[in-house]
Amino acid sequence: MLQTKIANIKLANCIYNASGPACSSLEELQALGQSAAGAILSKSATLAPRAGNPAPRYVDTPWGSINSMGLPNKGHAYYLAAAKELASFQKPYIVSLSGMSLADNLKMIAEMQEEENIAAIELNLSCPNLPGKPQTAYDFEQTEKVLAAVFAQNNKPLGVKLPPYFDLLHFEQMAQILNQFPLSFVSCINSIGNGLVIDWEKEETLIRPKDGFGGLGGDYIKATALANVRQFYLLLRPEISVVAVGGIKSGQDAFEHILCGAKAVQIGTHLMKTGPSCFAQISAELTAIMQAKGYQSIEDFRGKLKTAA
Ligand SMILES: O=C(O)c1[nH]c(=O)[nH]c(=O)c1I
Repeated sequence: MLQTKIANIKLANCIYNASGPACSSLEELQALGQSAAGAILSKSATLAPRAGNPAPRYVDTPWGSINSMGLPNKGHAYYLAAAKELASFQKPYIVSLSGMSLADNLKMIAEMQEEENIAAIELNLSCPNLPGKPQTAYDFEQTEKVLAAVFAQNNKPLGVKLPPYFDLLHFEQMAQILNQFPLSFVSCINSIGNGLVIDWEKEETLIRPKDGFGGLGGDYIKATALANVRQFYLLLRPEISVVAVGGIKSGQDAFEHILCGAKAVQIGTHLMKTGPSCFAQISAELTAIMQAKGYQSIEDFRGKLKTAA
């Protein structure tokens, strides 16, 4: 009912975790393996381990979350080694990479090539929380340079994690670049960067890094996520799958993203708030909606959003 394919990667369930929340340690990755999630996606890795930004750096709010983690992770070798430990769950294991430089990304990608238990690489071009570093995917020239270098050496299924775009010309410019490369997927969207959430009683910011500026997730970003999924679904070659992430906490939210064209959906903030049982929750709700509407598979309605008459 909920099975799907991202490029030639089969998922028994189109719902899995977003990179970032609850996917940094082997224990967290194993918990995802034991859950109903259709795949396991790691926290974005850098060449060497990183401690990240000072806390408080992640806070849940009534409408979602704000974070400025600063790319804390156990280093790429850890996530490469985890592949063998996770194989027994028999679901695709995808490694997210967010190198501090193009050279680092190329080195990490090269080391991942031989590991057959890594189904795909999700190259993160959109971390908003590294002080002094812009989000790569807001620099179109740099993005093209990175993808050209990556695909000169990569033979594994590879997709990119994109930031939200807000200007129709930007969607077209980005799609024109992405369509030049043998990408397996794009994941839309990363958090909306540099939001600001305030505790008005204490008269201070919720998080500490960057004077309180951080990436927004959850309800705050669902409408923007839907728009980005829809735009890239319409503009990219059909061989490039669109994976939806942003504001999904119910079967209805997942249904809406698939209606916009998503081949799979990722859960971030809601996973942080409710734990890995969220995959069974959202799967059951999505299945119920599909049954009520007479759909047997997600392909029966995927991308078929109509414009109001
Ligand atoms: O601060 C983070 O670690 C972080 N936080 C986000 O919201 N998105 C990202 O891609 C990353 I790498």
